[in-house]
Amino acid sequence: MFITGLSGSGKSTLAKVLYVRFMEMRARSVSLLDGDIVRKNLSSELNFSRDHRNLNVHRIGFVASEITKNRGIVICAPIAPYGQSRHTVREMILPYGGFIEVFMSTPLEICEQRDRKGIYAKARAGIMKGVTGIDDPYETPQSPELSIDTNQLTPTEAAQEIFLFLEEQGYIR
Ligand SMILES: Nc1ncnc2c1ncn2[C@@H]1O[C@H](COP(=O)(O)OS(=O)(=O)O)[C@@H](OP(=O)(O)O)[C@H]1O
Ligand SMILES: Nc1ncnc2c1ncn2[C@@H]1O[C@H](COP(=O)(O)OP(=O)(O)O)[C@@H](O)[C@H]1O
Repeated sequence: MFITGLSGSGKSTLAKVLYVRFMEMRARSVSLLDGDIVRKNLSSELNFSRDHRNLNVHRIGFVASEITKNRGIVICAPIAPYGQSRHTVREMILPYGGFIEVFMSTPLEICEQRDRKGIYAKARAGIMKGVTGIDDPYETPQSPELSIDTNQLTPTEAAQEIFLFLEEQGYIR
């Protein structure tokens, strides 16, 4: 499961709800590669340039592919702003298992209102450069398996929609 979207779009919140629900199923091991956690533990030397973002996402893809190879469930939740790198991750996973891209389509203005980390305010004030959605690109996914707008759905409803999809596709019973 690869959750992509702007900062504040609800990636971590959804990822955590899914993580708990998968754990409760007690069927397979469950791993969570949240953007912040990966940045701290795996990509601490990287910045937010295009090359470094792509390298960060590639590392996530590699770890996720190893987990998938070993029959684990893995939930990834980086911004992953570039379509090409998301596609690369898809190609890395598919030989070993299913790949589900979830696009958090929460509008930028809502993410900006939330601004839990204050990055949008800093970007608007010109204090911070290269913030995704403001002066750095976010390439909207063209054919994600699912789109979730957290302005319309609570975290529980969003998770429910994903589990319905997994049932329909035969991933879970
Ligand atoms: N310039 C810039 N642009 C966007 N975001 C920034 C930036 N600098 C720091 N942050 C904070 O870093 C979090 C995103 O890191 P990611 O590793 O998920 O990004 S990426 O996939 O490598 O593009 C992201 O956290 P989330 O809010 O959890 O998405 C931001 O709070
Ligand atoms: N479905 C939702 N409905 C309402 N608010 C949400 C929802 N999901 C997340 N939020 C709120 O939005 C903010 C950002 O969520 P977060 O999961 O940290 O986003 P991201 O990981 O994409 O940066 C948090 O304050 C969170 O409580």
